[in-house]
Amino acid sequence: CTTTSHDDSKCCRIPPGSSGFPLVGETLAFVRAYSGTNGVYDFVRKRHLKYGDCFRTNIFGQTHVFISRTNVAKSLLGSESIDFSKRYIKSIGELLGKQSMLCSSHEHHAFLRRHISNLFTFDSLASFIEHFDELTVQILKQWERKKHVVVFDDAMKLTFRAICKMIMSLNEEEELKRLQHDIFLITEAMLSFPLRFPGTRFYEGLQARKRVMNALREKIALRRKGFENKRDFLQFLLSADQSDKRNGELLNDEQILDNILTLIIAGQVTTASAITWMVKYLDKHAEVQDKLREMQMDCKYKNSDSTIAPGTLNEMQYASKVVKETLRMATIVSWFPRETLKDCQIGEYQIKKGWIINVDARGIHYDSTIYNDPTKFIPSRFDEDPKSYSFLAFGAGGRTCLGMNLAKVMMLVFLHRLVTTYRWKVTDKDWSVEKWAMFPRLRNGCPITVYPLQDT
Ligand code: HEM
Repeated sequence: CTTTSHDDSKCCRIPPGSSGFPLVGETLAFVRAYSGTNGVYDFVRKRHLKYGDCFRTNIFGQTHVFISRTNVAKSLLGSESIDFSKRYIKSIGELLGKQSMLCSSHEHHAFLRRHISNLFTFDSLASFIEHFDELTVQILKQWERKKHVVVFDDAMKLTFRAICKMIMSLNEEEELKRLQHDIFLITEAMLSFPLRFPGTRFYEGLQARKRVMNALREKIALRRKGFENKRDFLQFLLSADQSDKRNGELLNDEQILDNILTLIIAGQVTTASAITWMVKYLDKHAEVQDKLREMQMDCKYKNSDSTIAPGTLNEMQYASKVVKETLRMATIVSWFPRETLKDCQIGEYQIKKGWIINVDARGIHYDSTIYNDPTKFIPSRFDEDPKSYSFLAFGAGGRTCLGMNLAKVMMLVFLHRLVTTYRWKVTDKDWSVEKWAMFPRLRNGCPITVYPLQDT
């Protein structure tokens, strides 16, 4: 048994680790890792090496336990046990909004998730694929002229535009630029100190949130007056709002607004980072890139004038394994925090009410008893399905990533178009990651030079 209510504390001990210095605990080491180019996970990795797959630390006055065991992942995430609740940083909650699904409590979360997941139907995914493919082809065409490209910058533009189009049919260039800049300010503010005076990152983030909310409110007003009628997520949420007033279970405007912002923020940087890592790994592993290109060239959608049909993606099996292996190695969300609501026992350890248990997904993805040669990029390892709870790129259980299929589609379509159009060379081989980033991403954004296939 991995998580049980704790009724006999004598039988077990607390996890190994250090509480650090009085008052500050190990906060300074944590902050140092965040502001370093190895990334914040370095803090966890070092302690994992020292203490093993379950250790305790103290950060910002709070006891944290990091654990990289699949059976614990299963019992904590699998059933979203009522003994644990999702933990989030208060300032992030303020930037995303009280109604954001990412920060909501257990019951409220179930209500929001039920509504929002209705948006991710097969039909909406199918029309998304077509649009994303067109956008990708457009952006890759520009690369031919530019020759030198920073992958992350264009991946951010691509994922942002695709998600905004799907949610609210945004196409207008100026409006997109303004919104992308404001979303950037909000994301930047997420890990800053919550100081609320002009000039601080947090303040600028809050101001940007106000502008985004105002713009979205105007959009809703136009839709309600019937001036705009589109087939997108926003329209769906509003029409459900109109037609189904009887069961009293509808999303109000604040819930719609906060969750539109949440979807953009949860989807843009994560997917853009994953795309960037994919380009980087494939540059390093020419044999994988060559094999992949050969397979994708056989695909009938190798010409940019025929759009990829949804069913075809299922046929891109090796490409799907490249996507999975990228997600395993990059582990964009390194750990999942959950707050313990009562004393309990995890494995052989005693856990106290109020402690934060972090399921260490990256630790699981790099565990050599689960994945052979875990530091090597080997897509064919996914010829067989991974063992239960050993692939956690999108989390698991009741909080599994809602945009999982969307993200996979974006990565697959991008990959297909890239390898059937260009060869590329990464021009700056540095593997440092961005300081203070919410998700691990390459600091240099992965600059490449591209060579059109017809020239090589
Ligand atoms: C490669 C890209 C992505 C990765 C690696 C990723 C990863 C994750 C992970 C690990 C979680 C669960 C966190 C936890 O349990 O604490 C999550 C949640 C979530 N993701 Fe993603 N995500 C990606 C793309 C997207 C996209 C494209 C969208 C939507 C446009 C999205 C929307 C969400 C939402 C709404 C949640 C919260 C779900 C809930 O709490 O019920 N994600 N994501």
